[in-house]
Amino acid sequence: MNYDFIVCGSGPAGSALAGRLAERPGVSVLLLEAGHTDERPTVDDPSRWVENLGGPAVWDFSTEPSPAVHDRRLFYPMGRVLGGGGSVNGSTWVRGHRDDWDFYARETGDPAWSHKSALEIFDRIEKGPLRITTASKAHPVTEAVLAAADQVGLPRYFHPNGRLMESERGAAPRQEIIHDGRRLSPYRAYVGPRPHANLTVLSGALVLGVLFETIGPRNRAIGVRVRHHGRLRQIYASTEVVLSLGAVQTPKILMLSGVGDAAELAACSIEVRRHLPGVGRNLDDHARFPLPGLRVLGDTRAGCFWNLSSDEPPTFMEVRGGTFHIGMRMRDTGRIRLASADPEAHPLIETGFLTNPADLDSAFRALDTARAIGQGRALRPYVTAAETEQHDVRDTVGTFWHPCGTARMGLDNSAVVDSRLRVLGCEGLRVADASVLPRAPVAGTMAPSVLVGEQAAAFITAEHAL
Ligand SMILES: Cc1cc2nc3c(=O)[nH]c(=O)nc-3n(C[C@H](O)[C@H](O)[C@H](O)COP(=O)(O)OP(=O)(O)OC[C@H]3O[C@@H](n4cnc5c(N)ncnc54)[C@H](O)[C@@H]3O)c2cc1C
Repeated sequence: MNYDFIVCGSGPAGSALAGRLAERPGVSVLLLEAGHTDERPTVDDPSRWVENLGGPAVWDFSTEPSPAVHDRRLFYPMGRVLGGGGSVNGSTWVRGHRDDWDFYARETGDPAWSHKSALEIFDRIEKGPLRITTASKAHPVTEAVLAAADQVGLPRYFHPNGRLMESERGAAPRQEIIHDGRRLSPYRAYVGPRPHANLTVLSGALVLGVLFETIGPRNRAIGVRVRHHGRLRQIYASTEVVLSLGAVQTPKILMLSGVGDAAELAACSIEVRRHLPGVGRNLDDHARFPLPGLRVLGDTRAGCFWNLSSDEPPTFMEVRGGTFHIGMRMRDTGRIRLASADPEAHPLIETGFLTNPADLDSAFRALDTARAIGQGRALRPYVTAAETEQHDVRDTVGTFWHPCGTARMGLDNSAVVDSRLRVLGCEGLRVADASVLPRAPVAGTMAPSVLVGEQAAAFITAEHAL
């Protein structure tokens, strides 16, 4: 089988890329996905997203034990279904802060990643294929959170994606990928149940590695090895292979294909094609800290943000399942490593959560702010005291499921892709997903991932004059 382009992974980035490429007439695109159908009630109904965790629509990863989290293994689920994380996530749409985008532009030396450029692309995305809705302000508990946040100095905005993402702090009703009460995932929006005739979607197809041909000193990606319905297959791409497997599995497949740190590959008896020591490093995720002692009666659709442009780690807060949850970028990053050369083996995940003592202090300060909001006058009718056991954040920290940065763009020795998302030293191979972001944005990572997919489509279209 031969296609012009093979896109591996149908998450927000892969779907945006495959959908856009297939708009070009005469271009054949194959979208590969290990997971299966997204026609599931827990995907359709955005309020049931938590039910996906631990079920068949997610990869049930867990992290390596670390003394910083009292040697616990943190549950680290990622979407494994058509649509990837966009099918199982909490639906919130946050574009990222002005400083995030300008940081990416500085790191890459490419204005294509600037805030100004990102705003133009988001405007295009949000006018269709995606439709973003703003949660109703008439919702009483949402209104109470916004009022309580205002009382502690977080001014109220109409939604989180305008001026708030150019400010230091604020609160707003959430924006979400929900249309007529149903989840409109990036997969559904860009690929849909009836994709373009030149786009083939193969679900249940586990990508095992990238196939290369060697021409003198050059490596050129020519296809992928796949396990589909128990059968091993090789599928070829005449123009490019793109990895959009998410920030946990894109580095894993790169390493299995011989692209990574030479010493680590050798330790797993993998032949080195290209020494790129940055593959799998720089895992940047938001740690999640539940606030003990307070329970919210009823759901709320507000988001609170602070330290968006300061020396303290940027912080956001949401109420999920009656609990206030803080999300915070950490000062230290983690990494993804191979457990072995077996493509079916889960990778080893080290998060770096709370390994830097300054992050512990920041977490306490953030919990104090969250508590002040929770105890605000406006929230009194909706908040009750909950039993508090002795509380140690090292026992309760988890992931907010926003891994980024493990195949990052950049100009230095630890960069994995250039600013046009081409894997360094490998022809015909790009990465387009959350792995390329040099650091986690201030809050959710779905919107930035869709933007990465759009960027990849624009770069590829221009480069190959499609
Ligand atoms: C539980 C949860 C809640 C979240 N909530 C939010 C939220 O409310 N708002 C927000 O902004 N962000 C949220 N996120 C994060 C957001 O969903 C991700 O940042 C986003 O999905 C990343 O997109 P991606 O394209 O990089 O990769 P992914 O979405 O991870 O997609 C990668 C795809 O590749 C497939 N794949 C991986 N390996 C292979 C292989 N070897 N072969 C074939 N296919 C493979 C996977 O099955 C998956 O479908 C959440 C994530 C999770 C898991």
